[in-house]
This record gives sequence, structure tokens and C-alpha cells, in this order.
Amino acid sequence: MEAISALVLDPGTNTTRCGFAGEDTPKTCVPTYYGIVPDPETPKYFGSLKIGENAVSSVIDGMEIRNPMNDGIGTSQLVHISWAGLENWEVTTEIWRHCIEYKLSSRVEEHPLLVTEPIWNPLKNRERTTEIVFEDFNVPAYFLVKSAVCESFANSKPSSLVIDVGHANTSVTPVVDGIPLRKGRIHLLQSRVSYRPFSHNLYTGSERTPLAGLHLTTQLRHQFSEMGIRMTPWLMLKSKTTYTDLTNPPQLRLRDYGFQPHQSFIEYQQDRFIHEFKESMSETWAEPRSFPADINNPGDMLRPMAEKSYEFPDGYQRRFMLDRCVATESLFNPSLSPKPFTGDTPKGIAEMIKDSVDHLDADIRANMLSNIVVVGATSLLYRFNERLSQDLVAMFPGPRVKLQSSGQTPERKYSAWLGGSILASCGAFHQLWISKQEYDEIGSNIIERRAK
Ligand SMILES: Nc1ncnc2c1ncn2[C@@H]1O[C@H](COP(=O)(O)OP(=O)(O)OP(=O)(O)O)[C@@H](O)[C@H]1O
Repeated sequence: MEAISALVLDPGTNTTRCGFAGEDTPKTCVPTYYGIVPDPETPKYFGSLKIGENAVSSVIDGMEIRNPMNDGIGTSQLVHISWAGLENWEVTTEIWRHCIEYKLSSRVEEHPLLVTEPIWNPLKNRERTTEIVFEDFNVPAYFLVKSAVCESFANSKPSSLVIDVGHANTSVTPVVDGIPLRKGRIHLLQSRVSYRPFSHNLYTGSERTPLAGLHLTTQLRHQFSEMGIRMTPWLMLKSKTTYTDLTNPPQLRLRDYGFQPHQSFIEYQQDRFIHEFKESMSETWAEPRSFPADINNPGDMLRPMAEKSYEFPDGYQRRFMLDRCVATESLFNPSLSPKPFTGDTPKGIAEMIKDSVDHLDADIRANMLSNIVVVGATSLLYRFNERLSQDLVAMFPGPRVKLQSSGQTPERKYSAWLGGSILASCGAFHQLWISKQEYDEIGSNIIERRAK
């Protein structure tokens, strides 16, 4: 009889990844953003849900685009408008179900399920996730693992300082022997497994900042609108004429849908070309001297920065040089963000890492600094690691700072999923699964007892 492989679900802010344990990449990667169309017939969600790449890109009258994640911990934006406290979990459940049952064509009740979570996930969310997998999905067995632990395993470095540069967050998590360190204590992956007890007085040090992919998108959006660029998404254009003079743009020929799509839908579609710009044009400033105050007069550079041309969806072509680095520079130097922060300005990524390392027990500091694992899709920015390494070497001149990142794009993007896939398929992990029977006996708090 063919063995039933476990499923691995890695919910991120931008996309939710799912696939079978033991494989190298997730079978599916679905947007975590969803559409909601007002529909009096479906009061459960206060509208009908549209989940998946095609659904959220369909032009539907009144469809609003939302994201059930807020702050990376599975709470909904809806909470902020205070009329649908629990709807977020219902939507989250539907997105997970869509990944497993629709995209993987799998019967979820037949597979053990491993789910990844951020280190800052609060207990109520961990318990809610446990309820969903046992009550709604009826899985035979389940486990919840910290993303940073998965990422350390995916990079064959169970002791490492994991830097995850994602969509809504960039986080730093020290992991020692597969155990993430947080708030003064070691969070044991599972008490029954004999992870080596750690005797240091550790009161460190997972930190996070919103300086990540979404921040870059916001900064680029601001930069483009300051330049006077029309932000018309591809999907809404009937045809385009190429032009280079912003003062004399050709008339736009737009598709006529018979209605005006919802503003959130338009912005979601604008994000598509902004993401493309980020991925193909943006570059990280990694010169020995600081980023020039006047980008039009940069002075001497170690190596000249190539000019690159980009065509916006409406046909506007523009050459970009140092302005390709303005948004990315704000990841390290947030006070230079083109769009200022409304609240306190966060610390730059390198400074955040320094805070985390400074709180580490002196015994392990050097080990962490020479085992820095950089993951997350935003870390794919051109010269990102070079810049990060440069800043960290300046901050820690003594110890040997060594960054490690996979050269393979999927491994960098899906690192947490891949680590989950490795863990869930290894024999020793089998004793960790929480069974349905254990859940029935103890309830959702089993997660706190078995997977801290
Ligand atoms: N090659 C690239 N260069 C720069 N940015 C990229 C690249 N590829 C993807 N991104 C950006 O990375 C972000 C998604 O990162 P990732 O998939 O790690 O996030 P996530 O896991 O969904 O979110 P989070 O970890 O914050 O919960 C998006 O903002 C996307 O535009």
C-alpha cells in the first residue's frame, strides 16, 4: 500500500504555499489576498468569496480585495472595522481548504498536516489553528512549527541566525539546535523530543520590522505617483501607445466594463507591475560609501550603475539609474523613505539584527554571526546580501560575519515550506505529530503543551 505523505502548509502574508512532505517545492502557491463580492444571499461572509489567482484577478462589479492576515498573525483587516471579529478565520480556513482540496485535489482528512507559523504568533491564534485543522479539516495528525526553525533546517543550519525578508515583515530569529530563542526562554519544539537542553542565560531576541516587500511596494507606488506616472493596470487597458514625454501623454484607451472596479481591486492590479518593477529593476545600494543625498549627482562610484529602461503598462518608457535604489535604500535607512512613516520610524534591517545579536548570550554571539541564513523572496533583490553583509561587518568588526543564502530562487522563496517538507518527512518527526485522539482528549490547548 502506498504510504500517505503529510501535507505542508506555509501561510504567508502575500501567498500561501502548500504541497507534499518530501518534495522540493510546494505544489501550489495561492495569493493570500482574496476578493469579496457583496451578496445578500451569503451573509456568512457578508458577500461571496473569491479565492485563488484567477478569481482575484477577475473584474467583478463591487469586488473588494482584502487580506485575512494582518501583522502576519492571521487576524483580519476586518477586525479594524470592528464588525466581523471572527470572519477572518473563516476566510483563512477557506484559503487553506482551497489550497489543499482544490489545488492539490487531496482529501485533507487523509493526511497529517504540518503548518508553519511566525514566532510571534499568539496563543489564541495557535489554538484557533488547532481547532480548524481538527474540527473543520478532520486531519488524522497535525503539528505547528515555527517558520524560522523550518528555514534553518532547509539551509542545513539548525543553529543559525535566520533573517526572513518577506512581504509584510522582515524578522530575525536566533535558532540553536533547532530551537528558536525568544523572550528569555527556549521554545522547545516539543518536550518529548530530546533536544539538547541549553544552559546559557538566554534572553533574546526575535525581532521584526515592517521593512519588507510590502513597504517597498508602498514606497515605489509613492515614487511613481510623485514622478507623475499614470498607474493604470495592464488589465484595464484596451491598447497602449509607447511614449517617453510625461508632459504630453497619449490618450488612454481603457476597457469598458460597464462599472468602475473597486479601488482595492485597482490597487491590487497596480501592485502587479510594481512587483514586476521590484523584481526586475530595483537594486540595493552596496557601495562602500553611503547612499548619495542627491541621486542626480552621485559623485564617484566604485562601479557605475547601469541605466535600465522600464515600460509602464500605459506605454510610458523611462530610464532609471540611481532612482532604482531609492526604495530599497529605505530598508536599511528608513529615514530616507520617499513616503514618510505615519508613526515612529522603525529601525533599519541591519540595526534590527544588531539589537537581536546584542541581546544574545555572549557565548553564542560569534556562532550566530558566522551562521546567518538569509531567506524570503524580498532577499532576492539584486545585491541585497552584499549590502546586508557590508552593514553587519561595520557593526561587528571583530567576529567573522558570514551570510548564507541559497542560490536557487525557489529555495529562497519557499524556504519555510521546504524546511517543513524536510521535517515532516523525516522518521524522527513522527513522534511529534499530535493525533486527533489527543486533541479530542485535551482540546486546543494541546498545542501549547506539545509545540511551544
Ligand atoms: N525577485 C524578487 N525581488 C524582489 N522582491 C521580490 C522578488 N520576488 C518576490 N518579491 C517580493 O517578495 C514579497 C513576497 O515575499 P515572501 O513570499 O517571502 O512573503 P510571504 O511569506 O508571503 O510574507 P511574510 O513572510 O511577510 O508573511 C512580495 O512583496 C514580492 O513582491
